[in-house]
Amino acid sequence: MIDTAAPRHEKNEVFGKDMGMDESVASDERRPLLRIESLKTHFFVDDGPVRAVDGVTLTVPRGKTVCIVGESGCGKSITGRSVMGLVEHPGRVVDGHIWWSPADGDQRSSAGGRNPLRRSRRHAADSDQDAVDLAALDPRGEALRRIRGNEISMVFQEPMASLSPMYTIAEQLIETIRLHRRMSKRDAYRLGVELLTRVGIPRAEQRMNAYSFQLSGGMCQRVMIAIAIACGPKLLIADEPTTALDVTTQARIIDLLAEIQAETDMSMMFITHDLGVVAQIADEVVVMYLGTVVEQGSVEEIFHDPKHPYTRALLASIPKMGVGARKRPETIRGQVPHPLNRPAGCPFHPRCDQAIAGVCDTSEPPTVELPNGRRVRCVLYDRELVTTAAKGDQAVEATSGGTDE
Ligand SMILES: Nc1ncnc2c1ncn2[C@@H]1O[C@H](COP(=O)(O)OP(=O)(O)OP(=O)(O)O)[C@@H](O)[C@H]1O
Repeated sequence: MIDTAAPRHEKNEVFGKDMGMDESVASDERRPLLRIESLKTHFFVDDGPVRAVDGVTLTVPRGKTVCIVGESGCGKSITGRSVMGLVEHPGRVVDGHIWWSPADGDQRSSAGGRNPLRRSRRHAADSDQDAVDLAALDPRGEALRRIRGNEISMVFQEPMASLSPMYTIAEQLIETIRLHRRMSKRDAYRLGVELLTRVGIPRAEQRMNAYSFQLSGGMCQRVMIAIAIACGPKLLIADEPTTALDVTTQARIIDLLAEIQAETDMSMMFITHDLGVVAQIADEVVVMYLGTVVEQGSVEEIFHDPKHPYTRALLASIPKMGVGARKRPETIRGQVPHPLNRPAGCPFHPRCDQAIAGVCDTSEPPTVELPNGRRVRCVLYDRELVTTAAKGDQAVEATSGGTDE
């Protein structure tokens, strides 16, 4: 349960500039580590293309944790997998860009890696020249393979399934370390023990000889985290990393990830259903609905001044502490439609209490940039469209009034 009873900021009518989905995001003083722009990842099944990710634009700043939230089937995992080049057949990235800008003054080669347990130095200004569009790379090619595991790692939901039962933890750790770093087996073993100790595994040397089935789910996830941070990635994508674990273990793993994040300055893209976890670890929050981003803002903004009706509905659906705690949480009416049955206009309009007939059910919503670089994909924040819709309503009222008389 999380405390969402804190007073919301006075809601002011902030209308901003329509950025459009194809325009680049707000220019940051420091270029973001990752900038996903109008990304589309579709699955080509017999019934037609499943538009799992359908124009996602989001940014992950350096050294920050960005949580991606949304109901099941909104495209969170496929967004993460697209970044890693791990979308399975029959899916593929069909459009958009995934700009990866690792250079930040702490220049290092993809092959070399850095000490994963040491804080990175971040001084020099970024240069645009070395941004790589991951979406343009062959998912099975050498270039993306080098970046994957070396600069970007991913931790998945099922730690048991991610580890091989055929090899010891040592073998799997050493293999990963040596795949990306030039190191003797002995040194890789030492680093492996160091990493297991770092992720809180007691008697690490002994555990090196264990097989995954001899460890608990929580221990396996710690091992997966050790493997993921082995090469000192700049970005860790964690896809529901605690869902399969009991509550106490969940909390420990979340604490561990937050600690590592703070220590090493890596960025984290954290995919979760759990808004309690979001409140705990997020710097920024990306809210996804049916393959699109409906809102991105700082964690404070999203929790205390949510703009999009879907974000508000998600927040209203979590149990509250303090004032209002006795009120039952509201459920969001209806369900997320399957991407094959995507509604026309705004995908959320059939479930939205503020939908404007003739607007939200017919045209794609604009992405509007609000002050502080906040982005919301909703017609309610587009002054021109709302005014036009209101005039249309008056015209309809006037016409129907005349007919009645
Ligand atoms: N292999 C596949 N073939 C066809 N459709 C797929 C495939 N994998 C995912 N999808 C579809 O893509 C959409 C987005 O899936 P995704 O797993 O990204 O959702 P999610 O938001 O991560 O949900 P959850 O929280 O349940 O993991 C879903 O409608 C899903 O059915």
